[in-house]
Amino acid sequence: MTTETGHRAKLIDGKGFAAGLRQQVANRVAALKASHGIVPGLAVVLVGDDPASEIYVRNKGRQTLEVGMQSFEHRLGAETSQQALLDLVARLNADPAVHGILVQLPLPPHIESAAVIAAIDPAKDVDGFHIQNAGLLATGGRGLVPCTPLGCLMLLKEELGDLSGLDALVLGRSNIVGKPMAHLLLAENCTVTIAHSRSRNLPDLCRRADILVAAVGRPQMVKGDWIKPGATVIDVGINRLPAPEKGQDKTRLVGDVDFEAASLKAAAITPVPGGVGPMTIAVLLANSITAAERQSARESGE
Ligand SMILES: Nc1nc2c(c(=O)[nH]1)N[C@@H](CN(C=O)c1ccc(C(=O)N[C@@H](CCC(=O)O)C(=O)O)cc1)CN2
Repeated sequence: MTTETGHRAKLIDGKGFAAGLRQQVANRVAALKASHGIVPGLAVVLVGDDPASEIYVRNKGRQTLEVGMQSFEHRLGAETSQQALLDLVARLNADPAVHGILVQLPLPPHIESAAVIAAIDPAKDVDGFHIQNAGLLATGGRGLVPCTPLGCLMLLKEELGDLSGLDALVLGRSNIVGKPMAHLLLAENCTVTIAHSRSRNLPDLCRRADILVAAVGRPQMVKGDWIKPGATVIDVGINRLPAPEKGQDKTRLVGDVDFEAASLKAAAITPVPGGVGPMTIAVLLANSITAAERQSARESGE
């Protein structure tokens, strides 16, 4: 489908960009081994049997090994107590072979995610969710930055170059994506608005945005006529919808943006799948080598 003028947005290739980023990580891993004899290690903890989390954790383990790092996978039953999980985090904090720790979310409902995140050594918090890292991001310090928003920023800078002065709308206010995304865009001198499901005049807010980052978790909520002509659209949503046309019980992935309609207005847009998703794991690997480099520099007094 095209408009009368035949305009269609450029596709932002997150999958391709992520492959390039993983190659850069592999080079940094090799350099750290050569210079300090250190093999960076990433520990990933999965509690329970959520099928999507299972796939993400498996992919994290595989890609960790592919870039030359050590992978430590910890799979715990859904009935694991919060204390048992905190004990494991304490052991990983103390383990010198582990430079990065990630606890896969969501956790089962009886475990308080905030307590678990707070227990992770901020220097090993490669998810960037610890309050110390969140505070550093908010105040312009040098911490570890949440993977998905950092991946979105990388794609935006690759696409647009300097972001100074652009109007950015972040749709969604989660601690994992919306809030850190807003801080990253602010640090790039954008004029940032954070909107959410209770915001009034959402379509009008979106129509003002040169950059629209959609992270609300509602399938195809952002309509085509909400997009400013020529905008850059970053779709963080990963929603699975039934797809009976593909067969019984089959599903398809859609984002938070009506991709077809938005493509007729935007200058550039991330697809789902193949846009932001692959960046999340590539940035996790980048954060892990960054954490290992900083820990090794601190230990050797560099
Ligand atoms: N501790 C964390 N938990 C979760 C995070 C996180 O960053 N840290 N993010 C998400 C899940 N996630 C990684 O953990 C993740 C999501 C999506 C993808 C991805 O590659 N998506 C593909 C489609 C995959 C599919 O077919 O389902 C894409 O969009 O192309 C990677 C990682 C929640 N939990």
